Order: sequence, then C-alpha cells, then structure tokens
Amino acid sequence: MDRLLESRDYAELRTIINYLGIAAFVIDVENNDHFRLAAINQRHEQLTGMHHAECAGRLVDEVLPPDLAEQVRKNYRRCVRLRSAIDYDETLELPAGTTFWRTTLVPYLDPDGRVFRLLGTAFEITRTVHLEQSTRYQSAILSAYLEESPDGILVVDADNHMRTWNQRFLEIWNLPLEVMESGDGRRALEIVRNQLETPDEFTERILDLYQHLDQEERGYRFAMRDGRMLERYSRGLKDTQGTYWGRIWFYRDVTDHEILTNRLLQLASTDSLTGITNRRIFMETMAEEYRRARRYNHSFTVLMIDLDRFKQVNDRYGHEGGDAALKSFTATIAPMLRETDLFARMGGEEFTILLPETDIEEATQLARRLGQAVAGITVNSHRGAFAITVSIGVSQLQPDDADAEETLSRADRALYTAKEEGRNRVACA
Ligand SMILES: Nc1nc2c(ncn2[C@@H]2O[C@H](COP(=O)(O)OP(=O)(O)OP(=O)(O)O)[C@@H](O)[C@H]2O)c(=O)[nH]1
Repeated sequence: MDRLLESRDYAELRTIINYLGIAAFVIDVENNDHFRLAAINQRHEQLTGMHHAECAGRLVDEVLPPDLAEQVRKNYRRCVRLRSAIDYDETLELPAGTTFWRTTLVPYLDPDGRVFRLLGTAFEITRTVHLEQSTRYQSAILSAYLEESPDGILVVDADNHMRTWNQRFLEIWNLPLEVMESGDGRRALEIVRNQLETPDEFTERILDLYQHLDQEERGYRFAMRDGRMLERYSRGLKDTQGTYWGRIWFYRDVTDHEILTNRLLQLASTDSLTGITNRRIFMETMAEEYRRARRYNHSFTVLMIDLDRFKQVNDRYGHEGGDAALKSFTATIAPMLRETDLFARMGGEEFTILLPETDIEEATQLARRLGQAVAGITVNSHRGAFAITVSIGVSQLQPDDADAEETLSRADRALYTAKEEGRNRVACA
C-alpha cells in the first residue's frame, strides 16, 4: 500500500480502482487551483459517459463545464486543506438526467505532509434522494392533513403504542399533551373513558379492532357525558406489501349534525302550530299498527276529533284566537294519553288519536273524558276569553277492514253523526 501511495504509476492505480464496483477517480493536486484528472474507473465511465482515455491528464476545468468544475474544485481544496478524508453529497447533470452522489475524497500525502493526490469514490444515491424527497413530500401532505383535519386523529403502532396525533384529537378528548407525550396509553384511555356515556362498549370495540387489524370501523356513533355526540372511523395501517403497521383512528364531532338531523326529522314529522304529530306520520304509523294488529290478532281504535263551530271562533276572536284555541286544545289532550297513543293534527281543526290495544268501550270512555276536559278550557285572546267544545267519532278495527283507512273513515262518519246530533258529544261506528 505504501509503495502504491508513493507511486505515481497511474496504470497500476487505475487497475486497482477498476475492480471497485463504485465510481472512482484519481486527481493529481498541482496547486490550489490546478487539479488534474489522472484516472477514472470503468464504473465511472459507464455512469458519466466520460472516457478515461479522453480525460486522463487534463485539468478538471478542461473536462467539466465551468459551474461543475468550480463545485468540484471547492471540495478538492477542502480535502487538501484538511488533509483528511471528507464526505459530501453532490448533484451531477448527466445526459440521462439529474443524478445525486455521495462522494468520499481520500488525500495522499507525500513525506513532507503535502497532499499530492486525491482518491475519490462516489456512490450514486439518486434513488435514495428520490425516496427521501418522496418521503418528505408525503410527510408534508400528512402534516398538513393532520393539522387541518376537522377530525381528531390518532395513529397507534402495531404494539398499540400511541405514535402520532393531531391537536384536534387532544381538543376533542380534553387530553393533556403531557399524557400523550409520556406514551401512557392506559392513562389516556382512562381520561377518554371518564367522558363517555357507555365506556365499556367503547373499550370492547377498541380491543376487538386491535385484535383484527384487517377490520374497519365506519361511523360508530357514541354519546359523551357533556352532551356531545362523536363518530369514530378506524382502519388498519397496511402498506403496499400487505404489512400492518398499526391502526389509525378518526374522531368526528357530529353534535351539530345530530341536532340538525333531529330538528329536521322533528320538523318533517310534527305540526308547526301545535307541535304534535302531523298527518303524514300518523298515516304511516296507523298503517304499521294495522299490520301489527293483523299479525298478532290485536286490535286498535281511532278517534276523529273536530273542534265545534270553529269558523265562528275565528270570526269572533280572530285567527290568533283560533290558533290559541288549537294550542290549548292539544295542550289539554296530550297529557291525558298513554305513551303508546298517537295524537295527530290531520289539518285545520281536525285531529286524530290512534289507541293501540284498545277496544271501543275503553276508547269511548276516554273520548268522553277528553270531551269534558276540552269543555272546561278557557281560551284567552285579545278579543276576550271563550270556551270550546269538540265532537268525537270513535271506531275500532273490524275483521273485514281491508286497511287502516277503512277504520279511519268509519271514525270520520261517526264524527259526522256526532256533529249532526248537536256537537259536543261522542259517537261510535
Ligand atoms: N285559526 C285557525 N283556523 C283554522 C286553522 N285551520 C283551519 N281553520 C279554520 O277552521 C274553520 C273550520 O270551519 P268549518 O270546517 O266550516 O267547520 P266549523 O266552523 O268548525 O263547524 P263544525 O265543524 O260543523 O262544527 C275554518 O274557518 C278554517 O279557516 C288554523 O290553523 N288556525
């Protein structure tokens, strides 16, 4: 080796570096500005397209473009100054495109300690650099997504350790950063569980999902003790090779959505003036009750109720007085019914009550009690106080009723009879 170090025999050196599987080159140092390319190996030739025969013995300025020559000279000077091996990364524009290299320069010293030669070896790291760039790009996307996401996100590794989370996750669960940073998963779960309406169900589902990384969870909805409603989505973190790295959890606050949905459902199913069920829901429920009654050989009864001489009420006390009467009427009736009964406004001053599991006698007695209660109401309006009465038709499901509407029509006819017979009364059909 010593003999070689002292030797200026390029051919021998070149023979050795040709065996190297990586690009290698030898630079003769004349002075701080003059670096002469002494040899390049075959691998170097293959990778750069340069040829040893064409460039050996020429200054780097003569074989490289000015920018690149200056770039390499800086590194050569540094190695000469330090008199020790240095590593650096460099970018080379080759005919095949931009390439990245990790280069090592080793100085050769003469007996006076002067650097007279540099041996360079260069690994092409283009693939690694591209991978790093792609990783940086992916992680930039991931960070942006984590921080901008309206969902609270938690990533747990294959050993169930909490690895990554976003600020929103801490906010949703009121989790102190110290707890997350300490990696104390038990403590974090305890804080979470203390806020839940059904902590056991929540934990059971988590444990089950940890055991089955291939399982997804889509929109598991659960209630918080503070009234919020959350939704959870979760899936295993699987790479392109099919290896599972853990699991990602998304927590979404759906409280506003839940309130809005309930409000819309309520609006779509209730009468806006009185707040009781509307005609559409009544008809649907009655049809369902009809099927149930037929299947289990049960019965039901319907009451058809109409406020008496309501036109006169409106004429004397105005539309507002009429509205007040409708509200007093429903407020009086509703508390007198069972939870299973369905009280609905069919339109105008016409109402119905569906009484499941009730025969005509019971229903008639109830109708009379309702009629008496209504007769006792005093409605207050701007134009004075007044009393109201109702007429009620009662009908029970009959064996040959083809549908619930037949029962309802009979109740309607009974109501007509009650009106005909003088109002403020109950009639059955
Ligand atoms: N204030 C008010 N009036 C209503 C509403 N819906 C319907 N009406 C009125 O209710 C009255 C119903 O009158 P009619 O169907 O002639 O019957 P009636 O005067 O109650 O007489 P009988 O049913 O025969 O006792 C009409 O004047 C409608 O304008 C409402 O939401 N508010």
